[in-house]
Amino acid sequence: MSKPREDYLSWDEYFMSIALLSSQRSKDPATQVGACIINKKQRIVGIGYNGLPHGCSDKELPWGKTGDWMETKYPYVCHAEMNAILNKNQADIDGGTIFTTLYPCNECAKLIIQSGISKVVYANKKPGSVPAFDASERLLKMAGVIISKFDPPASEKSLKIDLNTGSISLDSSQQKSISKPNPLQNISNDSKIIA
Ligand SMILES: Nc1nc(=O)n([C@H]2C[C@H](O)[C@@H](COP(=O)(O)O)O2)cc1CO
Ligand SMILES: [Zn+2]
Repeated sequence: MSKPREDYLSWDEYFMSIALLSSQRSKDPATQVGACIINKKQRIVGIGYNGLPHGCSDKELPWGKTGDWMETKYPYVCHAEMNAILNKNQADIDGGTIFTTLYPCNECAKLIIQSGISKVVYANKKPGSVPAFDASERLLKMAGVIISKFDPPASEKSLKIDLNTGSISLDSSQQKSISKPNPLQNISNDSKIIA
């Protein structure tokens, strides 16, 4: 016990884990997204997940994806990145980084740029060319925001939180299991992506 623990979370793993954990607050039945903003000093200054605006009932507004636009979730839901930016506890987040479990759309890209965030680390991206992501990339690149894909650990690493006992375990193995599906990596591109 004289040596420090070696099997711990790296900074990026830590912030992405917090984004992932936050996504579990989302009531969106199809896609749960989480975001975590850190400032230049690596301090967490904002967290968010996708959900309806304050005071808007989760039960009264629709969560569907197709049909009459007014009866889908798209006009109503606030994106995780937007919520993380609006929830920030520090006025100046210039030079900060946003960790997001899903690539930001063009509307969130505008908020990211205007808030002064200079780096985006994302875990997953919908496959193919999606206008909202293409426009987002165009804006972010033009504004000089660094876009970086989250670098997953070389070996399998998983966190298990037991809310019944209040315990947590960080399991690492030397080999990556290829049979285990990652739901976040199988996000389909079926839905129209509007802010
Ligand atoms: N970067 C993002 N942050 C988000 O919070 N979202 C949210 C908005 C919707 O609630 C959901 C995407 O809807 P869909 O993929 O199930 O149809 O994820 C979506 C994206 C992707 O643009
Ligand atoms: Zn967005």
